[in-house]
Amino acid sequence: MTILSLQHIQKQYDISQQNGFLALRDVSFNVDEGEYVAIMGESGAGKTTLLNIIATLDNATGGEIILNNQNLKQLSEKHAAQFRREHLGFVFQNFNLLDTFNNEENILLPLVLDKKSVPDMKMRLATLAKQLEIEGILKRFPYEISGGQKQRIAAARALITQPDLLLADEPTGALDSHNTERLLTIFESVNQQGQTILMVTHSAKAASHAKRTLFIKDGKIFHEIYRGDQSRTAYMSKINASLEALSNDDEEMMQS
Ligand SMILES: Nc1ncnc2c1ncn2[C@@H]1O[C@H](COP(=O)(O)OP(=O)(O)OP(=O)(O)O)[C@@H](O)[C@H]1O
Repeated sequence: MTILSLQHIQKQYDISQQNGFLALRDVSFNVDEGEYVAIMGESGAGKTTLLNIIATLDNATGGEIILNNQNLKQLSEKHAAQFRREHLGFVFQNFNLLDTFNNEENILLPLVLDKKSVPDMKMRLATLAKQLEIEGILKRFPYEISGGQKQRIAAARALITQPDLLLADEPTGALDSHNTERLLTIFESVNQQGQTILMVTHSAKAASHAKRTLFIKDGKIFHEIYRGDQSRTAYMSKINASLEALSNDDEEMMQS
């Protein structure tokens, strides 16, 4: 079943000005329930713009986007906030944890906002804390833990609402290689349990954990590849070859 559908999405910044900038020209793709999709492209290609539009944090200036049967254009600002809380989870490069709350409170915050029952919250937290190996740091504050631990707390916060779609923007960008591998393993296992994931990344290693990679260039989808039953190493080589072709404008290679 399709969970996210983008049809001819366009984003023009500074639309009222003569020198308005077209960050997204014509982006169309679907994401099915249970998929794990990576989005790659050079700096300035439009990846974050695209993610912000899917996240209902920004509006497209053209095209249609349907998430979980909801046309995002028809959401008022107030309903967009509720829709985000109910349907989306976010993981960012810089964690975005609140230093005034301890780690457990950071994770539970979305459930508190949704007025969920305390036993329900504790049960979900216990399961996630075990899976993400954060049980020992729940009572500490974000400023008392490492970057890798912060990102696992942020992942728990994103997953605790059981979102229809997990959106991640460069989630491994601030992590060392050990913690990158740990987070990617967590993403892969929650995906195997059914979590749909859309992740923007510059890292071929991170993308090689996903099942499909979309390459964006000049505000358009240029190419896409599927992992299929390839090994991660073989798939990563394909991703790197695609990135090289992308930067060399090699359309022939892209079609092969
Ligand atoms: N608020 C804005 N106003 C005007 N132009 C913007 C705005 N935000 C982004 N842009 C431009 O839109 C284009 C796409 O930006 P975006 O941040 O989506 O790229 P990106 O692919 O995520 O880049 P990076 O990998 O460096 O994060 C860039 O040329 C950028 O300068």
